[in-house]
Amino acid sequence: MNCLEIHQLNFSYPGGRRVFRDLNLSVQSGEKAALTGANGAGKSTLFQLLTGLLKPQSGSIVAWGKTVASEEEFRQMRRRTGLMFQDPDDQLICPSVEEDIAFTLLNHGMPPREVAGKVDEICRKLGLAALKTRVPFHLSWGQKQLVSLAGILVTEPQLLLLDEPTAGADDHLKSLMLDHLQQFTGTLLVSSHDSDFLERLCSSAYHISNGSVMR
Ligand SMILES: Nc1ncnc2c1ncn2[C@@H]1O[C@H](COP(=O)(O)OP(=O)(O)OP(=O)(O)O)[C@@H](O)[C@H]1O
Repeated sequence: MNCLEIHQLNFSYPGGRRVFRDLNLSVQSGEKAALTGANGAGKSTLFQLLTGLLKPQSGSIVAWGKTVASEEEFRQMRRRTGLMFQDPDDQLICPSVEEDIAFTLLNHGMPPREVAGKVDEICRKLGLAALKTRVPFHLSWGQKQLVSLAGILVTEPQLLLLDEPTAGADDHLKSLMLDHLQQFTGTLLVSSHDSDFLERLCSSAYHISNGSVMR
C-alpha cells in the first residue's frame, strides 16, 4: 500500500513563478525515500503542500488511501505525520526544551503524567536530558535540530517528513540522527543535499527538476 500519492499537482506562489507542473509521486508505506533537487527546486514547498500548510492550484494528495483536501482531513493527517522544518527556529516555540517536546502530545490530549514519561524517555535516548530546562532559543543550531527531532519522534508518527535535517550538523549529530532514523519503522521522506547521509538512510530517491519528480 502507498502511504502517500500525489497526482498532477500544480503550484505557484502568489505572484511567483510556477514551482510544480503536473507533479506525480508515490511513496510506499515503510519506504525510506530521499528527496533531492537543486536549491529552489521546491523540496520545502512540497513538504508544506503535503501537510496542508500551502494549497495547490490543482491536483490531489492521497495519504493512506484517502484523499486529503479539506482542512479537517489535513488536520487528521498531521496527527499521524511529523514535519521537521529546515529552520529549527520555525519549529521551537516554547520557553523550555521539555515544554517544546511535550507540546504536541499535550495538544493531542495525552495526560500530562504520561507525556512527562515520554519526554523523559526521548530526552534520554537523544542525549537531551541535560538540556530539558534550557530556553530553546538560546541553544546551538545543532541542539535546536535535535530538540526539533525529539518533539517529532515523541509523537510516534507514521510518516516523517524531514526538510534538510543535517544542514549545519556536525558528524556526531549526523550519526546520532542516523541511528534513530534507521530504527524508524514508518514511512520517511527526507530532503537533503548530504548524499552520504541519504545513501546511509534511504533505499529510494526522488529528484525534483523543472517542477516534476524523476525517480
Ligand atoms: N513564500 C514564498 N513566496 C514566493 N516564492 C517562494 C516562497 N517560498 C519559496 N519560494 C520560491 O519557490 C521555489 C522553491 O523554493 P523551496 O524553498 O521549496 O526550494 P528547496 O528545494 O527547498 O530549496 P533549498 O534546497 O535551497 O532549501 C524557489 O524559487 C523559491 O524562491
